[in-house]
Amino acid sequence: FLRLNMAQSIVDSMRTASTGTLLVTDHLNYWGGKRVKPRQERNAEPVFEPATGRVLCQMIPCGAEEVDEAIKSAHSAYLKWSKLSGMERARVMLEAARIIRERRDNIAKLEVINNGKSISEALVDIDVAWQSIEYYAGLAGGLAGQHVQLPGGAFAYTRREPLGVCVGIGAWNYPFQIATWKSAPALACGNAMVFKPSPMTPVTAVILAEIYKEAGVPDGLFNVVQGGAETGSLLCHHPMVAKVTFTGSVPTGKKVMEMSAKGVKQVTLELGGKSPLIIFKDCDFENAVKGALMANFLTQGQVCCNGTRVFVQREIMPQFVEEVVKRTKAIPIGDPLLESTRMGALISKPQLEKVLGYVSQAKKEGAKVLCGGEPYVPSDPKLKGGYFMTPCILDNCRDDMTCVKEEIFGPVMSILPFDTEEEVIRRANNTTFGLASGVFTRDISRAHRVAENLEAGTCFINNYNISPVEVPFGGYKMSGFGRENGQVTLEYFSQLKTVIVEMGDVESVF
Ligand SMILES: NC(=O)c1ccc[n+]([C@@H]2O[C@H](COP(=O)([O-])OP(=O)(O)OC[C@H]3O[C@@H](n4cnc5c(N)ncnc54)[C@H](O)[C@@H]3O)[C@@H](O)[C@H]2O)c1
Ligand SMILES: C[N+](C)(C)CCCC=O
Repeated sequence: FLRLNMAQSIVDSMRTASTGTLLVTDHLNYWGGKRVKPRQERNAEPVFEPATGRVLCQMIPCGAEEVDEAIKSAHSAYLKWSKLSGMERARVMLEAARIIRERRDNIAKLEVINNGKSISEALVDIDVAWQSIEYYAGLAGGLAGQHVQLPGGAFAYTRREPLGVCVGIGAWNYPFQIATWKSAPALACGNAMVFKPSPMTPVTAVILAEIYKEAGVPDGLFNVVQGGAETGSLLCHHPMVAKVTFTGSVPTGKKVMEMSAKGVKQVTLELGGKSPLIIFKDCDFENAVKGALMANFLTQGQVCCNGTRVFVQREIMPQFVEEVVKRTKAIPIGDPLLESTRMGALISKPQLEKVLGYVSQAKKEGAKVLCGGEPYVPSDPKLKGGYFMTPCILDNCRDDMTCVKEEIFGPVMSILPFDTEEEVIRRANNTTFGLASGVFTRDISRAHRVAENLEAGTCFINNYNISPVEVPFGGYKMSGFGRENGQVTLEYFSQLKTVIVEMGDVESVF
């Protein structure tokens, strides 16, 4: 095994790493500008490499004292960082983006080993990560208030000020990217952050912390505490925390909101989804098929905004089904570090079992499995213990089936026929979720009409699951509130102060 002591440069360490060879032994907590030894080693939990089922490292959750130290470290960095001008902050952030770009291949490799997604996808994730930092660096210098004239020569101005210490809590499907989507706008606005990655993917957030430090942020500006629900709860309750930005499931999101409400902390919730993708008969057929695959099978289907309810207009149903099944069967599954692989391993054994359970339940409720939905054992002996499955397409689906109503978070597409625009919009909106949606049609008026009527934070027209950092991303309904990416996110990481200036005498009523 390659024992990776991450205090070495990851560039050197990752060069020789391959699937099944890495052991991460260095500390995974980071505050005060350095890695911190965990205090409660007896609580260690094994973290598995999804492609092999082998133990990759131990995740040791932080307790109250450690959380407190990390938050105090963040607060002292905040006092320095928030006094810099936007342009000064931007310079440091651009350097962080440059370092990520330079080490892209190795960070992506580490992400693959921890998460199980294919290297072709992880490289895109890392690109999106540095783009996010670059984008918010570009906006940092433009943070400004307003000047307002008042009677008698008096005037007021507003200042856009940071919030203070922000907590980021992440999910396991985009570990590095989530850490940057949260930290980039937070840091651009002058805040500090304590980030808790998912306990299943603890290794890449700490690389981000090291890169920020190397780029020149003050010690403590971006910190990483490891842990699960208990550590997350300590973060949400801490009195020195001004805001919690959370990515995860709806049930956990509700708890985070409840805990944050006790301290009247601001909250951003990026939660789950069960998004509709609507394919009209006048679509560009080739693009619609590609779109349906993109909407369902990235990251082994473990994507919050996936368009898993694929509504297909009845007239084109037979040819759509034939083509989408043919291409799904051809998806290369296997070693996620191989360039040719397009589907890697699911995150964990329980997640694999849960997804396969949804397929069994779908069959019981009358769905027809057109392909996949089975555990998959690659021929490479080192992958025998990995959490692989074949991507699945379900036909004969009805809107009241469990597979159509619940977020499966695995590679399972449900196909549903429809006849009219009015009908499909009603059915598409018949969900408590509202993260994303998509429509394929050549009719430009119909495309915009459908986009207007779908109850979701994003509507993709004639594409699916692209994520430019310049545009806001977030949910309607129970998929959450607040936004990530785009200019508007600066408002979620800052607050407005109004300053009123009198130029004459005080007119007192007393
Ligand atoms: N909308 C988005 O941007 C987005 C992106 C990725 C994933 N997701 C959603 O995330 C879910 C999958 O991720 P997951 O399984 O990691 O979700 P999860 O809700 O189980 O966990 C998310 C995070 O919350 C932490 N956590 C758990 N209990 C907590 C508590 N009581 N207090 C504070 N923190 C707590 C976890 O340790 C983890 O870091 C799916 O529902 C998916 O749709 C949403
Ligand atoms: C980058 N994607 C594909 C838009 C996913 C964003 C995060 C959702 O899980």
